[in-house]
Amino acid sequence: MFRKLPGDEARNLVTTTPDTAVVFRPAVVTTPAIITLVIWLARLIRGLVRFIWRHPVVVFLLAGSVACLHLYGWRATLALLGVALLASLSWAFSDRASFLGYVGWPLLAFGRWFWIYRRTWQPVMTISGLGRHVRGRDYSPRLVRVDCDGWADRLTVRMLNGQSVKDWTDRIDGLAHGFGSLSCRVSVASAGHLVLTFPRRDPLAAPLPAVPVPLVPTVGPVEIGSQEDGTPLRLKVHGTHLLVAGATGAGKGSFIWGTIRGLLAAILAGLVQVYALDPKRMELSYGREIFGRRYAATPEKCADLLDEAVSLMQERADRFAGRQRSHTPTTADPFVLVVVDEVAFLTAYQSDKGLRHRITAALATLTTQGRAVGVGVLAALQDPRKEVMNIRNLFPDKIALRLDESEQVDMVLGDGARDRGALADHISPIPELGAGVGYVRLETSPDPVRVRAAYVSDEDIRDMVQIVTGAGEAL
Ligand SMILES: Nc1ncnc2c1ncn2[C@@H]1O[C@H](COP(=O)(O)OP(=O)(O)OP(=O)(O)O)[C@@H](O)[C@H]1O
Repeated sequence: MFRKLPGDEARNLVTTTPDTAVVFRPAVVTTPAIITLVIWLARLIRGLVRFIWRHPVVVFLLAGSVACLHLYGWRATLALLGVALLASLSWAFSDRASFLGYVGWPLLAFGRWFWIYRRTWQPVMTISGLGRHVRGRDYSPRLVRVDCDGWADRLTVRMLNGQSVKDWTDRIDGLAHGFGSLSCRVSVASAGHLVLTFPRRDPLAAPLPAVPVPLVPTVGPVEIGSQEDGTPLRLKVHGTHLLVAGATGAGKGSFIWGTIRGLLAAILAGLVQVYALDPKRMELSYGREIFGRRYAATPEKCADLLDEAVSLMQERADRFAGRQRSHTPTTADPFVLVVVDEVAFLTAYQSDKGLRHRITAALATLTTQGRAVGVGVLAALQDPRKEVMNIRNLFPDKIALRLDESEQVDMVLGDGARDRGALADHISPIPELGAGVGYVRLETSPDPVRVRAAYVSDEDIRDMVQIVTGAGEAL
């Protein structure tokens, strides 16, 4: 035993049991039973109120059935439940959306909370390392609520004090598999609260047919496909620049042609002009009649066309200076969309140094100064490395289609995008399953959204050419 008395010199003392831990007897303050009972009661009431607030449909059904059983007996209760079931069925058939919103999804959310999340919450938190064991006590993040819709479960979670979003984004794989889902997205709901999204099915698993050509000219967000939650994918092109990156066969063409298709009525109305740069001569050449003289394939012609767009942009900027700060498309000043298929052919892979510098400078000028005066760039790219595309950060909105390596995801969408669930490197290389599927990260939102562009087939492009040439002849 190691004992040191006041005044003793520690170095002259000898201990025979040096490993003995010093154990203190904790001070025990006896709490009166009434206080313990009051605390328990308060917790019980708080839990009940919370349960009623979160699961009103279930509480209503249970309380109603119990009351009916007590007042009128089991026969009347069964009859009432039968009537309620019939009424629900007729509601579901006559107005499916409101039935699902008020009854269907809340019931499903209760079922999934009860059977899956409530039961597996603690083990998943502990094993994934999100729970903590401090001084003999277990601390676990709190599952605040579960919401369901047609394709996913959304869990609102209260993080432990001191946890960061990164603690969660680093564990999305464990969370997804722990709760029986294929993927998990993490987004911030408020200070200390996160929303975890677990898809139950994939609404983007099958190819989508091309969106019909709009009848009304529109330069606003153009519908080109579908988002993961089933809502239309509307891409903003006017007032931004877009970079679409994806490996070969990822479906970049669908995004390019889908956008042109969505703008076709505006092109015919003279509100939009498309400058098409097609150095691969494979993609845009198929519908080159749509672009008229604003089509270029050789690097020299591409550079000339880009310089033309830059001159137009600068002329507009001079005219707008001091008069207007944003652009409204008119026939006199249409929105100019510069579409570049495989931009690396014109920048990184261009052997003529002078031409390469000229093209890169023109693209940088357009992407830095174009959006306020109605000039936008939509560029497609296979390899997103900085050496290949050193101006990729000048594009405010980015789309990552199927990529070969996980590191490329953040190169395209920005830091932390893959951690937040943009698994572009997991998209299937089988065209039916994965072509046109990608993650969109907009300037306005850090959360990547999974989308699929509708497939614009060669026949659809031929139809578009016919519409344009037919309109030209009719004039
Ligand atoms: N949205 C889509 N839905 C379903 N299938 C698609 C879609 N887009 C493309 N595909 C299929 O994938 C194939 C490759 O598409 P696409 O040529 O657009 O890819 P890409 O990314 O432009 O490739 P590359 O860089 O080699 O030109 C198409 O021939 C088509 O069969």
